Amino acid sequence: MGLIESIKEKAKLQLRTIVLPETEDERVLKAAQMVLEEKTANVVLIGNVDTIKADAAKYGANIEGAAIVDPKNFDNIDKYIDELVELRRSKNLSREEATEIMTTEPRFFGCMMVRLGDADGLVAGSNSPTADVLKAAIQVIKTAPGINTVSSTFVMETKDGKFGDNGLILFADCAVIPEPNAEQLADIAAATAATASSVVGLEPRVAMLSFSTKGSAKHPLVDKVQYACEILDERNVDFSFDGEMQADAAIVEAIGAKKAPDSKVAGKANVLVFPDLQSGNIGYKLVQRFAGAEAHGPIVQGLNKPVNDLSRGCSIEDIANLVAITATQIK
Ligand SMILES: CC(C)(COP(=O)(O)OP(=O)(O)OC[C@H]1O[C@@H](n2cnc3c(N)ncnc32)[C@H](O)[C@@H]1OP(=O)(O)O)[C@@H](O)C(=O)NCCC(=O)NCCS
Ligand SMILES: CC(=O)OP(=O)(O)O
Repeated sequence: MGLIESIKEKAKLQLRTIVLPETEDERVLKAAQMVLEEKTANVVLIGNVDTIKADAAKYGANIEGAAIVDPKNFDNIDKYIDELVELRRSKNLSREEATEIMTTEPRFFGCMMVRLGDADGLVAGSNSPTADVLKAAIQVIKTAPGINTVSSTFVMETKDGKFGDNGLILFADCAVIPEPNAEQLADIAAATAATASSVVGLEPRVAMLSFSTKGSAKHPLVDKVQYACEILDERNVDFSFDGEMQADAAIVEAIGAKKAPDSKVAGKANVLVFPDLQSGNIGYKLVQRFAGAEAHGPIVQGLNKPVNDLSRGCSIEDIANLVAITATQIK
């Protein structure tokens, strides 16, 4: 059974409730139909009931069985507004501003449903930039206890099975932190190792990527990755990691053996931590497009409850897959 099939089997058993706020997007309504047919989750669609039903009919999407919640006609809206005012008290958010956000910004409303337990998770981003989804998630859901850093990972499913574990390899961070410092890089490594194990079922071997392998180049950017490795060492983490290393040393056995002969990770990494968002985001898109790899995600890590983002270039299937992944992240 492939990765997504096994995640869907798990999701079916749990039957969680997932919010899809971007109902103006044809792909979202068609993905809702797919999720309902596959029975991987209950679906909540946010927006005006008549508009959603008319759009679904226009696009030929059967959304029977989905709950539709209209923030402009919602019994508990005062509770949601009060909660947002409280959450943003330090930013002096007024009740009027909170009302405007809750009734006009479905991603914020959907995150509040998740925060207050009216739904289990949320998937958005097919029709909005990642930053808009993340801001709603970070402001409303917040980080999990003891976690400082929200980050993300893509599970890359490459075609020929040569890299990672039978072709499965996680890339991080490709969506959240533009210029992570060394502490944040260490946090990204730890969060992605946890995702590799809990969502994908891999025993993580984490490579901290750079343009240098074990001191082959000298530069402050290399120092940062080395420092991140020292932090992981100090934290005494319970997963294998090594760095700094170049991408070829991380994933090609012969090159890993040549450039980092004593490494337990070089040549067989199944988690790649990129040094910044430029390299991470560009890297995953190149592998996706040049190598025809499936890119599942970005799976957001570090939030108190699961909210996952999509690339705006996503397919209907990508949305349905991420709904299943989100459902299985719920504790
Ligand atoms: C993630 C992102 C939206 C956060 O931006 P921001 O302006 O800091 O967001 P907010 O002001 O809403 O942040 C709310 C709070 O969360 C904190 N925060 C921001 N990013 C965080 C992170 N990664 N982890 C934990 N907390 C974070 C902020 O410091 C802020 O704290 P405060 O309320 O105590 O001041 C921003 O870093 C971003 O745009 N990232 C790139 C997204 C992107 O374009 N990706 C490329 C395509 S996938
Ligand atoms: C993750 C990502 O790159 O998202 P988008 O393509 O929507 O910017």
